Amino acid sequence: MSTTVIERNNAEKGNFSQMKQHSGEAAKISVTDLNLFYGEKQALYNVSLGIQEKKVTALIGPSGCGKSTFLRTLNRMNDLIDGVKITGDIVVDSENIYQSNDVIKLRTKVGMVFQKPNLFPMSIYDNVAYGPRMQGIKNKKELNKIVEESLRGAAIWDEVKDRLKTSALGLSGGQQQRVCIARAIAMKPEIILMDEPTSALDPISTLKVEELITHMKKDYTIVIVTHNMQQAARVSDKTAFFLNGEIIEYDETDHIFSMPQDQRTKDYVTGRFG
Ligand SMILES: Nc1ncnc2c1ncn2[C@@H]1O[C@H](COP(=O)(O)OP(=O)(O)OP(=O)(O)O)[C@@H](O)[C@H]1O
Repeated sequence: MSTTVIERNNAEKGNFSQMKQHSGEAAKISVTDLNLFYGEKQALYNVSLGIQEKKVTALIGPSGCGKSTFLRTLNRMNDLIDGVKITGDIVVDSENIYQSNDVIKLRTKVGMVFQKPNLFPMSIYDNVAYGPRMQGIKNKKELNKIVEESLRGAAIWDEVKDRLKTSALGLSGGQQQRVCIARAIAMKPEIILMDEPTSALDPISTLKVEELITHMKKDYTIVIVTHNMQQAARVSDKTAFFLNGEIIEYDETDHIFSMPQDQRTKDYVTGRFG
């Protein structure tokens, strides 16, 4: 298995940092020289990394460093914001996503779970069936199967199977977040983006969602933004450390936490700033 080491000259800060990419393993998503501007303001600088299939990749870094912005580039959610300009390439399974016009297809393949549960004011069943129905699936049996499989996949079936027709908004925050994950799964995505999915949850619900993420990686490629270092260490295989819109270091999670190569990574993961 070959390992490519990309060295980047960080001229602005007058230093040199190394970013490892394990190119021998399958990259589901390849990002090359990605820059993103909100109007005049640049939020991402020459971001390059390969995200591996059926692994969990954590994005960490202090507030405002560009983690969510980067995450949203992976399913073109930033397209919805006025004045955004993006340069560089993002290739998902050999397709350059910014050269394709089929954003709906992309968002079916690359699902998303947000910071706060954002269920619709409708029943649990209808929330999960919403996407498949929009895709044209009308057959009741088929929908029942998708709803059950998705709720099982999100480890919430047993808790809701007797109340599928009741309002999803009557569930606890932690249950709602798992129904959001079920709603994402119902679209049969290959990649799931999670933007601080447990930040609004209590410790027990957080643990459940973390267990779920660990379980889900056998079927999905997961990219998660988190402010919680323990969470990144617990759930992820690879970790990218962002600072001021750049990737400072990207490596196996164990390495990032136990032997970071860059002093700034070390300072961040040991809690010296952030
Ligand atoms: N819609 C927007 N318009 C203009 N600037 C934005 C917009 N969204 C984010 N930014 C700016 O881009 C930079 C990166 O923001 P982003 O939300 O990606 O950071 P983050 O690392 O996810 O932060 P946090 O951890 O606080 O969520 C920040 O300076 C932010 O103010």
